[in-house]
Amino acid sequence: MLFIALPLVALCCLILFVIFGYASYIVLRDDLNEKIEQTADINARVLATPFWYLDVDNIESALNAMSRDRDIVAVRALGADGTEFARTGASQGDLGDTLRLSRRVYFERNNVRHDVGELVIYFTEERVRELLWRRILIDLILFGLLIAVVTASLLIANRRSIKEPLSRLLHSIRMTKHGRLRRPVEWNSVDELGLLIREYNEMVALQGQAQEEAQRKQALLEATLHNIGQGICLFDQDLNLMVWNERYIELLNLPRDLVKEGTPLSDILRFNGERGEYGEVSIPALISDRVAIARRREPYRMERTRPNGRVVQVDHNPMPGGGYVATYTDITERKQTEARMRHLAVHDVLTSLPNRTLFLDRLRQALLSARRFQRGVTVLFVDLDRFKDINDHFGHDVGDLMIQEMGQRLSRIIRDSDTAARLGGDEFAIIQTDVQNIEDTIVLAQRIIDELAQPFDCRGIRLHSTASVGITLFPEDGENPEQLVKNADMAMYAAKAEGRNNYRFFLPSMHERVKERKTIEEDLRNALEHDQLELFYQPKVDCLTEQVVGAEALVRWKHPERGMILPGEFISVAEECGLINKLGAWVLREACRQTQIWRENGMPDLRMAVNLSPAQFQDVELVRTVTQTLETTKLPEGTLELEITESILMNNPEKAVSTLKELKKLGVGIAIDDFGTGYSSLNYLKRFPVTSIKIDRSFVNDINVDPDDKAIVDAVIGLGHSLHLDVVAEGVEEVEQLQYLQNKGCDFIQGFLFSKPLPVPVFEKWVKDRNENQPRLGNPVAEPADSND
Ligand SMILES: Nc1nc2c(ncn2[C@@H]2O[C@H](COP(=O)(O)O[C@H]3[C@@H](O)[C@H](n4cnc5c(=O)[nH]c(N)nc54)O[C@@H]3COP(=O)(O)O)[C@@H](O)[C@H]2O)c(=O)[nH]1
Repeated sequence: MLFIALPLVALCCLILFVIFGYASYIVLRDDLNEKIEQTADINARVLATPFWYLDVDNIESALNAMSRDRDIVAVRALGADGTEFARTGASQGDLGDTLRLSRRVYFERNNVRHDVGELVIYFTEERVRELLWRRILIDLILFGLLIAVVTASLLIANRRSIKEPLSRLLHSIRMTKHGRLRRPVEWNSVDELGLLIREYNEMVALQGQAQEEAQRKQALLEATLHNIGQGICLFDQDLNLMVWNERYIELLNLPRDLVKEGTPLSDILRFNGERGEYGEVSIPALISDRVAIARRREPYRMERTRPNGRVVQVDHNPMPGGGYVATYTDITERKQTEARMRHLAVHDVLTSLPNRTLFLDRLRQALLSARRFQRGVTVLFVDLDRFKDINDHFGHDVGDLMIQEMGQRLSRIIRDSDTAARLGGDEFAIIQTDVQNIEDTIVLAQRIIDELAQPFDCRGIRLHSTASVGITLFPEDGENPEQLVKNADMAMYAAKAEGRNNYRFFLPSMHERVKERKTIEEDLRNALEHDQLELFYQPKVDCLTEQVVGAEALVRWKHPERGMILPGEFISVAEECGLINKLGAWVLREACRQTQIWRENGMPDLRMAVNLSPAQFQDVELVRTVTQTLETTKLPEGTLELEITESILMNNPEKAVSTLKELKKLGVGIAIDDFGTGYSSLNYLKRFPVTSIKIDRSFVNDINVDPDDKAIVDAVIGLGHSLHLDVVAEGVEEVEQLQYLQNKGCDFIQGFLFSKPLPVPVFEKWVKDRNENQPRLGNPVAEPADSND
């Protein structure tokens, strides 16, 4: 643009210059003419007189004066007749291209004008031309300068107002083209260029926003693509790889140089085939197969187990224009969870043994095959004795360990073809298949009992337990799995009821007994609520003086329909169904309350013994219950005695010692009940803070007929005394027994010889009568104890 503008400007300047030049020439020439004419006019008037008088000197001096003008070349004074009478300046021959101006000279006299001659001036335009050239030169210089200034101004203006914004615009366009510019072009002129740049900036801004939005979406897409847990790849219509994410590479463990844009599907399939990803297959066949599937344009899903064990689910989804998107999901954990869920659905979590569902299923299978092959099948229902006590006392963690150990032991002793299952709690069941004769089952039942009688070591706690086993035979005791299990359960209950730690074969009569037991359980719950329990008191007498020193509280159940029920019938039910603590707390409260009444009413020294069942002893609330009972009944220290069995102590000796110590602090005496039937260890008698031992009535019974029993009784009395414990003989029914015990120095006696357990009013009357009237029953004169007898 500048290249066009500049010559135009120069041409314009030249034209102007010519015009100005010509005008200057005209002006200068006119000035010269005017000046010469004035000179001629003035001198024509001045020389009128000299001309008249032909005063040549004056004429010549006037001519000389005129000749001094640089523009005048020569001056001639001519007479009226045209003769020259004076002349100055150049000669005629040198006048050349000079200009000529003449004036007639008139002399006026008496108002008559006389033509007296002519004044001729020869002048030159040389100075005019000189001046003109000088001016032209100056003008040229000025025009040159002007053009330079104008050009420079134009250049600067061009640069500032056109080139600069245009170059910025151009830069911006190039950068924008390459997608690098985000800033607007800085130009604020108010001309069209400014408007253009503003429009451009707005366009770039809008484009930038759109680009940023697109980039943001792209970034989000990429972030999504690379961060999703699934591997993704996209193959175009020619089945060449176009898009993929990191997870795709990781999940399938593909080399990076293989996973690049344009890699054909067949290459990837070949690579996978060669590294054994699809197992032992023909690779060309596999490739053509997979490629055919990919071209089929139908979605499909497959699961692939990789050589590293991971399971990958592959989903192919065809794209509208051809090609497909495949997603790869690692479903290993899901598969494992499903497998675990399937396992858990039919296995017990704690022991990993089959649960009831799987057990019944296997039993069904076993029965089918037993029917077909005429083989014997037995079901053994196994339950730990007093497991509930252990659980209550040591907590569920220990109970769980015991159950786990029990499961392991049972699994160990059965054959591979048999099944051991946990049906719930401490209930296990075993399917014994291919039973040839009943002996096989007896051997297994006894092995179970022996195995479970071994101490359990649970977190350093040594626990002793036993098991009861109920057995059913197929098809005699049940045609279907449910029946066989139910009857085996019943047989197990019978084993428990008959003393535990043994096995029982199912008998149809057991149905009645179990039903009865269930009825007792339901009625017992009612009994506690409806005040149907009552305490009987069996007196305890001093062995020598035969005076009443205390009593043992024994519970009775006044059943509204069945009459009086003895504890032997319902205590074990209460223990099994968890009612024993409630029942025991009531007995304790009632016995203490009654004792305090008696102590305040004529029996001030009466002591009271209360039985504690194992579950009560293991109850963490025991000490608190005893403390509260003593407080509310105001029973003084040394009055209450709690009777516990040896087995209670041996389950957890450490815990027993601490409980007993706490009870002792309350002033409560501890009697070991049924002494001699259990461990009868000197060691625990030494360790446990007990106050008395009660010789079991089975020894007392035959004291005078069985030398063994006699020996045991003697030993127990000796043992007790050597440890400074009171010795109580229970079950004394005969005078001879009493006399023997008196002779042996036994301290206290309990038994039907003196009295059966009595209800309150009868007990009161009995004590009154005894103290007032009754004669001594034993030796007339008490002999000192003879330890050598
Ligand atoms: N945990 C609790 N156990 C209790 C409670 N009340 C009783 N029992 C226990 O029930 C078992 C049976 O008791 P019971 O039927 O009352 O029998 C007692 C006596 O009647 C009986 N006995 C006493 N002297 C004789 C006798 O000379 N001959 C004979 N054949 N029986 C006799 O012995 C039972 C008391 O025994 P013991 O407790 O060992 O002193 C029994 O095991 C009770 O412990 C209770 O409240 N809680």
